[in-house]
Amino acid sequence: MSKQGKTLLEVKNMFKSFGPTIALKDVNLTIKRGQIHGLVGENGSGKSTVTSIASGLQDCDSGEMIYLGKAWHPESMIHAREQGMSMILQEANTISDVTVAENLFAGKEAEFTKMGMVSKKKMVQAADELLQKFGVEHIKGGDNINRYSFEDRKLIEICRAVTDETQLLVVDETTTALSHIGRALIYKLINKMAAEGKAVIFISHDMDEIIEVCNILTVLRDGNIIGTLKKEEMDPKKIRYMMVGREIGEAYYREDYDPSHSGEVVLEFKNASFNEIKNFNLKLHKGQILGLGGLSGSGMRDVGRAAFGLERLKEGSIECKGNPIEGIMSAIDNNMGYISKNRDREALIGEGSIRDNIIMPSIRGLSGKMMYLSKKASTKVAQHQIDAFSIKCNNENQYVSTLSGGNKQKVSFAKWMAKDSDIFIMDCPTRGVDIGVKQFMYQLISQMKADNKAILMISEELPELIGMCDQIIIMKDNEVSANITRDKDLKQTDIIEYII
Ligand SMILES: Nc1ncnc2c1ncn2[C@@H]1O[C@H](COP(=O)(O)OP(=O)(O)OP(=O)(O)O)[C@@H](O)[C@H]1O
Repeated sequence: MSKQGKTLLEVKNMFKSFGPTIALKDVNLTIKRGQIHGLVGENGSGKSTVTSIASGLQDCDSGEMIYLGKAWHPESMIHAREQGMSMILQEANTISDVTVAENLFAGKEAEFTKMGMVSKKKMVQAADELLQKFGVEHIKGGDNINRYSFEDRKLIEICRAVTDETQLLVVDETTTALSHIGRALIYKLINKMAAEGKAVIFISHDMDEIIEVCNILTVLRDGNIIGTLKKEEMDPKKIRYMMVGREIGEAYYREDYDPSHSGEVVLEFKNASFNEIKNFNLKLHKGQILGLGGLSGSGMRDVGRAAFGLERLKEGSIECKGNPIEGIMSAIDNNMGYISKNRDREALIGEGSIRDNIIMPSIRGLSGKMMYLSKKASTKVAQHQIDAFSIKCNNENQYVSTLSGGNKQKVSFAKWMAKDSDIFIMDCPTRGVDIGVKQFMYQLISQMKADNKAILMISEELPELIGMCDQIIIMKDNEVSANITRDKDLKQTDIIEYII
């Protein structure tokens, strides 16, 4: 008899608080076999909390869970994984400074141990086989994980999380962290799981993706379940309304099609060679939004890092208003800001307060000549950004590590707004933020252009590039493959051929 449609996980009357924050209020959720069950809601609505409780990362305050027909009290994520329930976290979850194989088999070393000795050779061999099975041959089991990008590390996490025994997989806002190849891989994987009578909980802020991928959808708002929609009921307007509790306009991006800007160059790459990129030239002007698109490994991300002084130049130069960029300090001194895609490792101090993170780039300015940092002044700056970005928190003293993923991204964006930089390097600026805040960020970027600021926007999201940029440079295999000017008739299909 087919297993499809049978209940796999039931969450009943679940409550969870963190101090004064009530993250879940009487949540009830049923996941059935064959479902790719979407979970949507604004940043901080409780999506990660409910799924991480089910997957053994933390406990609930009260409530009941039934998994595979039995009461479910996972002791840890490893225990849950052994019982067939795995979660791919929104944040990076690999161990640095060890091999890919050691990451893949963390906690399973006994499988490769003989006479008390772990056979690294066997572990690497098994890792390579596992990676091959998932179709990610470019990652090697014996390599140190540090040499792999953020996107590749996410692929490693997927290979670690999913086994033949996995019955329920939670994918928490993972697709925006993945390259195109990674996305294709995960879509294939989850469709296969659903077809085999397993189930997936899929969390994403990309409405088109959710509607395309999921066959059922539950909406959360402020820790409450608002409703569940079948595939035929999934209308973007309706979903947005359920998420936010009010009508939200569809106008996201710039409405003008005028690509003009000042002739003044503020950032210039002159025959710059770094990493795998050779003789790279680029000019960013005042009042310009310049897009950099391509696949994740195309080199576009390296250009952003080099612009902010994070890559060592082998040849040529990078200049900001005529001054050489030779490291992060020279970038900051030239009033540049950088929103990294890798927010946990490069953008935020988790064990720092929201206030400390927000004022970090502005400390010199706030301290004044006396080098005295007034708490009152820094709190005012932080509070202004918390309000502007609707950062969901108790107050400005809350540690960033305790914020939801999207709210962390808002802090990462807001700290450069607080400094009032002139030049912004934005790598995936809207990663993980909900539709309302995305809309706000795009308005802010448009306003920056109007204020004659310069923006280098790096993104794999073609609609975002088409919607916002004056000029789009496409990169492929570490070279420029196209240079496209803003036009109202520009479509994704006009660009894709230059990407792949
Ligand atoms: N360890 C913690 N300490 C304090 N508050 C927390 C902690 N973990 C989560 N929260 C709070 O619980 C609420 C729900 O967070 P959760 O991560 O579940 O949201 P989410 O819907 O997954 O959001 P996002 O879309 O941004 O990922 C948020 O207000 C968050 O700040």
